[in-house]
Amino acid sequence: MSRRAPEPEPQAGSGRVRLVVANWKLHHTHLEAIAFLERLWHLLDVEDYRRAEIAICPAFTALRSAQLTIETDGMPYRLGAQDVFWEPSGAYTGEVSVPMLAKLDVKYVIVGHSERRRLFGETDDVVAKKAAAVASGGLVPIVCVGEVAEERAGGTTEAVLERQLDTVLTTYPVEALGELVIAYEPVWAIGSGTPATPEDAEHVARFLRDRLARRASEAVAARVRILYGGSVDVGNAVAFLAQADIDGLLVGGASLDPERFAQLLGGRPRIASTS
Ligand SMILES: O=C[C@H](O)COP(=O)(O)O
Repeated sequence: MSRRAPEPEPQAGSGRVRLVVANWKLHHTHLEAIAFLERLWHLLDVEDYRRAEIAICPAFTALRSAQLTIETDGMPYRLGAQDVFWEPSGAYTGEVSVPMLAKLDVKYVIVGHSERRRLFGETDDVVAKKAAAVASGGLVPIVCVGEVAEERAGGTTEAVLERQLDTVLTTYPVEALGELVIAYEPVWAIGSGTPATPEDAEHVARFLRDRLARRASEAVAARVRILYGGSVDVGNAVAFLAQADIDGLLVGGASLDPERFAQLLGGRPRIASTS
């Protein structure tokens, strides 16, 4: 089915375009990815695409199939990867590089997801290297930051976020700063069914934007998109998107099923009702 979808519109107040990202993690084969995309394309209205840019981040093995499906049907979905290595090529068995992703029309790359940090030992420095490599290669990193439950209980959330963000900013190409996407994902909220409150998430998003203003510039802070992630679902998406400094969502579990994800994107009450 071929039809034309409109470009997503900037939000009235901020001028930033909302971004909703599906992070499939270790789910969906390439065949399942094709079926998902065809179903989502069937479920969403043309008007749904005005409200937000939609990015799908499948496993590496599904990127090529997703690219062809999106291209063949003229779907308005952006393609994202869940990780990347910072070197463009070389003797790095098992790794995937930014130029390889670029050839697949990948626009976004998630870096520093808490699962990469916790399960695969990624440090702030590693995350910073990946983010810089993505931006230098002309792609857009979605840099994940967030505190674990103990840090939250100990009152060190802001210090943790500051450290994670500042490390990235230290080596990030200045000319690409405005395109940067930051995802605030409190680690205790991921997959737990207990999201942050929209007010708490907004407080953190504001904190991150203020930090960007101090470390980069007001202009950069006004352009950078800040997403919330952690147990986002149909029932709470609108409340997060209604916050002034939250420009989108990073969705895990609720992005795996096309019906559920479509409802989150366009379901009632619709995202449009927040602006
Ligand atoms: O990248 C997505 C986040 O880790 C959130 O996952 P979740 O929506 O399953 O809580």
